[in-house]
Amino acid sequence: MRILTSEQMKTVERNSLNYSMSCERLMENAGSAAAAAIRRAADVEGRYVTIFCGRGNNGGDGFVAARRLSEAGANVAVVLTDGDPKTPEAAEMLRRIGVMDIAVVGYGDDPEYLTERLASTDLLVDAIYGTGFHGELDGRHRDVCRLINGVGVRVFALDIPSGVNADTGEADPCAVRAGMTVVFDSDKPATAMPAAAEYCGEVVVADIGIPPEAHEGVEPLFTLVDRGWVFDRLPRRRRNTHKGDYGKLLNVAGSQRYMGAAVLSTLAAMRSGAGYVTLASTKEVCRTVLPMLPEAVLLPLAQNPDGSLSYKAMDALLEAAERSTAVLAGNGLGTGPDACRIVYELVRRVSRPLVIDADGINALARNIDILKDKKAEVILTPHLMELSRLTTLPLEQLRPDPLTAGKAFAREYGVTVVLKGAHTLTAAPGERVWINTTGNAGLAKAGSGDVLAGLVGALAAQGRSPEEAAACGVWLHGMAGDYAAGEFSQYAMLARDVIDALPRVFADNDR
Ligand SMILES: NC(=O)C1=CN([C@@H]2O[C@H](COP(=O)(O)OP(=O)(O)OC[C@H]3O[C@@H](n4cnc5c(N)ncnc54)[C@H](O)[C@@H]3O)[C@@H](O)[C@H]2O)[C@H](O)CC1
Ligand SMILES: [K+]
Repeated sequence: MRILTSEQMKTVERNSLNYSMSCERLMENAGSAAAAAIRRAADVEGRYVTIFCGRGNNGGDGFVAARRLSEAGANVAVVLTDGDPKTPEAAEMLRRIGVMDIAVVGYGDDPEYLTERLASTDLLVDAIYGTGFHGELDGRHRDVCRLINGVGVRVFALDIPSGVNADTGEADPCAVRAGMTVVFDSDKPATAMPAAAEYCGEVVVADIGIPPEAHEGVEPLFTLVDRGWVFDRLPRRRRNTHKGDYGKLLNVAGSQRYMGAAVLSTLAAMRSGAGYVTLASTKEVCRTVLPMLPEAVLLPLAQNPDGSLSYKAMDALLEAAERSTAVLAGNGLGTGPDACRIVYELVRRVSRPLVIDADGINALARNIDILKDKKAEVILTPHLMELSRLTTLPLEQLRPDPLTAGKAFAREYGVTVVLKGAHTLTAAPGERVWINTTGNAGLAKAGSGDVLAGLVGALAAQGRSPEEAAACGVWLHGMAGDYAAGEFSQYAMLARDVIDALPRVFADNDR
């Protein structure tokens, strides 16, 4: 699947003009391809089709689709949501339907006609906004979109449902909810995000005749992470190798209050191929969890009276870190002053890839500039609340669009950020983003993040790049979560069931 941003689509469109393509031809192709896709999905002959068209090129595609559907025997009406087209190509396409038996009305010009028309409409086409949309719908278009969503017939969206930002997936609360979205040439980031299915419905990619050469040099910034992508990147197990060949993960985790986090993250790492996993924690945690982690190396260290790891352990931690191939820090560490100082020192001094989760993220949020002193590659795995602490942006702003803030954070601090949520996105410092396709709401439970952190840490320890460790870890975690939900239900599944499902996920890798 090729995913292109709106900016990249513009580049590809521009490039195609060098290959005897014209904007008008592309619009003709797009509208025709949309009409063909609609005809494959629904019988249009003799049916009433109402097409809502905006002023931009998306509206132009809508005019072409109107002509094609009319030629196919549909009774077509076009509603101009915002007056006359503002691009010459769209204006030309509107002119071409003038000679046909197609009613064209302005939204608001004749409310009675529109009410009657919608009452007899069999299917709707949304050609109001395409990739040019950003921000919020204005009052008028909120009304239009509400009207469309309220008709109760199948809605076909052209390129992207109106009200959805193609690059971020952010959806206006009133955005069009389509049964099918016909995307032109390539998926857009938003149409590839699983959570956007609520707005996009089924997504169909239509070829609009952009020559392959026009895509040259346009490297997709978004990658859909699926089974094939992950299994291609998992570390190979070769004959004549030993445990030292598969990495050593140092897991700095746990405190008296949060022993489970240390157990879950260590177990998940051990189930993910790492040659050695060392749990560095307080003496008490190590003594208690020993029976649960017979395969782990335990590094019992000094503790504070409150049962958290003491800063006195710092030298031992740094030594152990240098003997490792990756370090994971933060799960169940607590948020006291020593825990924070330990995290800062690890960031400043560790030269191995460093995965920071949970309390490690909370520590960073209090002293974010420490990230500028990092010595190694850093992967952060925040959920929305942690992202809010890291960026100091309010939750209400992040919820509809965590990606923009996550990308900006990754860029500013030069770190890989795993944005945990309904569909987890991984953003790397260089603008690239990985969209995950696995997982379910049963993973929204305590302990789940510890499992993910262990997985990502283990893959980093085995030499995967930060973004591959993160994106593969997220997919494996989601897949194991899907198995666990299948067996135990989303209600009853626990984080440990996710770990228990990991062997089956890896066993599916027949390569
Ligand atoms: N790129 C291609 O290869 C092709 C694209 N086609 C179609 O064109 C649209 C993109 O068209 P564009 O004219 O750039 O924008 P839109 O039609 O999506 O938007 C119209 C207009 O609306 C303005 N706008 C944006 N946000 C808002 C807002 N919140 N409120 C009010 N107005 C807003 C914006 O400035 C735009 O000018 C693409 O999706 C395809 O459908 C071609 O036809 C085929 C080739
Ligand atoms: K649209």
